[in-house]
Amino acid sequence: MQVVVPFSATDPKTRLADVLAPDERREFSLAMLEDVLSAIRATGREPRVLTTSSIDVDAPQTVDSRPLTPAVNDVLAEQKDTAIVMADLALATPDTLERLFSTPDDVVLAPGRGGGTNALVSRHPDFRVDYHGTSYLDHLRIAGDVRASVTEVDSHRLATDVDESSDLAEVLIHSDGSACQWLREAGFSLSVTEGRVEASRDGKG
Ligand SMILES: Nc1nc2c(ncn2[C@@H]2O[C@H](COP(=O)(O)OP(=O)(O)OP(=O)(O)O)[C@@H](O)[C@H]2O)c(=O)[nH]1
Ligand SMILES: C[C@H](OP(=O)(O)O)C(=O)O
Repeated sequence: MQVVVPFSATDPKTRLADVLAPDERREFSLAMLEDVLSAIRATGREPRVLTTSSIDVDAPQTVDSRPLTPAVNDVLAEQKDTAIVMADLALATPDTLERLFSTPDDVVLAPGRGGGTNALVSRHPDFRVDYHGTSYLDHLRIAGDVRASVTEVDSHRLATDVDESSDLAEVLIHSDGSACQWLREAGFSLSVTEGRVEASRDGKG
């Protein structure tokens, strides 16, 4: 099975712009990518990064500047036994990824909170992706259209993609990898405001 990690290199994580400057978003995205690549490697597989432009990373990379969906669909068309794991899964562990990779079905989906598809395995030659919006529901429909059998992997860690500032607390709580270290060095820590846990910067709630 090939394992491919899509990565947006140019202006990543725009939904974190309220708390991170453009350079910081790039650095933090690369730290999350490192965590995801390490977790995949620890399952015994060698990941390949599918990036919008060339990046400094210790892994094979393919540059494809097209939007996510056509870039991933070309990968699926090349080889039917493929896993796609998003680069913003800072909580991913080897165990959770192994559960995804070793679930035997034509299509295995790890949904994200909010309806996205954070990771998937396709072993069906005709399955294709349609990312953004409620892509999880779209992927169930597409699998049905090509008569592929589907299993969902129910995992808090794989469901937690880091998109918005409220997701940063999850990284500080559940990870000790590069992304967590990057946040701590940038001055983020956990705080509790009116009973709600948040990641706040330099002690500012
Ligand atoms: N190769 C490739 N990867 C992408 C592209 N857009 C997003 N990604 C990656 O796909 C995953 C999910 O990305 P999103 O959270 O939807 O988008 P994002 O650009 O990281 O963040 P936002 O700007 O906040 O939407 C992450 O691993 C991104 O790095 C793209 O156009 N091409
Ligand atoms: C790629 C996209 O990610 P989201 O925009 O949901 O974070 C999706 O999962 O369809």
